[in-house]
Amino acid sequence: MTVIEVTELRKAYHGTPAVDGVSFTVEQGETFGVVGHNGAGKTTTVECLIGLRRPDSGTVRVLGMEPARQRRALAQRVGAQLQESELPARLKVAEALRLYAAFYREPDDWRAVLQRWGLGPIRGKSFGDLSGGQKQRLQLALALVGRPELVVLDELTTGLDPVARRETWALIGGLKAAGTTAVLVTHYMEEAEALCDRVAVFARGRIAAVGTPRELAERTGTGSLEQAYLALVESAMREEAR
Ligand SMILES: Nc1ncnc2c1ncn2[C@@H]1O[C@H](COP(=O)(O)OP(=O)(O)OP(=O)(O)O)[C@@H](O)[C@H]1O
Repeated sequence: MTVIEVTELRKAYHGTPAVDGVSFTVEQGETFGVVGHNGAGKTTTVECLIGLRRPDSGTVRVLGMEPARQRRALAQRVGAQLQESELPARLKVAEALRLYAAFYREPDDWRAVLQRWGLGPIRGKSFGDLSGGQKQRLQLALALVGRPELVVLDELTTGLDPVARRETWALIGGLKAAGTTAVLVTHYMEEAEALCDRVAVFARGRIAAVGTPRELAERTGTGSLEQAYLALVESAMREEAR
């Protein structure tokens, strides 16, 4: 089953294209990576997937719905962790999880989520007093407490220490084993290689290439996703300079 279908998506800010004709599909159970240089259009694209932004043109279908029109219905089935999302400073970790769980029709047991994500020891801490990594971890737990069919994770492990990053990878691996579809925006090629079935390389508002990490390495005649990424982005930049 196709969970995400994006066709010729375009979105401009004040007349400048941020996403300029992007098409891709994501199948159920896939972990789909979105990588690309700063300003390549990744966040704008994922914001269109969850209905936070309305496309200028093109179509976006997520779980058979049109996100810009059916944002509320979609929110019951999609969990999202976005860059720099904030919570009220005084809200405590356990309260946040309980509150989010109440929003969903069939949530996970929020106490179990608290333990699974290693938040037990800081359950009584206020959001405003958490470290960057702790905030990140809480945001992830909040994205998952509704037992979503699809999770959209923008810069999942940015700011996490190496141990926390590996732990997060293991938890994402667990999601995959449970059949949850995931879209993962990341700047870490090692992370995309470890977690993603397929990766889309964004450059200048378009997709320069999409495929498994191995396919991308083969297609570019390089030995790794990181080298493939550099080759693809450099070539897109060279075209722009022409
Ligand atoms: N709200 C906005 N208003 C105006 N321009 C915006 C807005 N949001 C994004 N842009 C511009 O659109 C382009 C794409 O931004 P976007 O955030 O989608 O890129 P990104 O690939 O997620 O980048 P990064 O890796 O830096 O997070 C950039 O040039 C950015 O400056």
